[in-house]
Amino acid sequence: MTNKNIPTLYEWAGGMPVFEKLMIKFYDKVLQDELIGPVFKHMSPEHQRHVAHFIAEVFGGPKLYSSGEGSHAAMIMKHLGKHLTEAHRKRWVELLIATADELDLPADPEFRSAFVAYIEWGTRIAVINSNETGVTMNPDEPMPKWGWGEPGGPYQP
Ligand code: HEM
Repeated sequence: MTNKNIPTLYEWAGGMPVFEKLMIKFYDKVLQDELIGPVFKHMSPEHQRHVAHFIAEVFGGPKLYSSGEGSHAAMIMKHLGKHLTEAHRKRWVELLIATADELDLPADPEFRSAFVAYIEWGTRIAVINSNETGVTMNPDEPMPKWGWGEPGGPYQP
């Protein structure tokens, strides 16, 4: 915890098993989807785990992605030239939120506000980068960090 009184988004969500389950179930849906399934048909067998570790790290979890699996720059590179559209992005977001609901991720306003804000931000960046063929990026660019945003902390009844 960065602040003793305020859990990270990672902790509030329930830790790594929650992120891993979320991504396994999410990509099951993605692969069956007629619009975005084909985009992922060549994805690596580690894809789900890597995306889980990436998002968990952004949300304040352990540095599993950046310490062995990739980096922020490597993640950006994976999207280059994929020519994603707004329709792809919207479906990706819709399926991820549906999966979060099915798996009972925290549904409080504060958590979902932060979660959706990150997903909107990250997916819009993915679409922009996917329509580039090369980006000049510092290979040591730090991983993004996401916090609670304007609500400032978890829901308190
Ligand atoms: C918050 C948003 C996103 C994050 C954090 C994210 C994260 C990642 C990461 C970490 C990888 C590399 C996986 C690995 O190392 O195996 C990756 C690859 C990829 N992502 Fe994303 N992504 C996002 C949005 C999207 C969207 C909206 C799409 C398309 C609708 C997309 C399509 C892809 C594809 C096609 C790959 C390459 C898969 C492969 O061939 O192995 N991503 N993404």
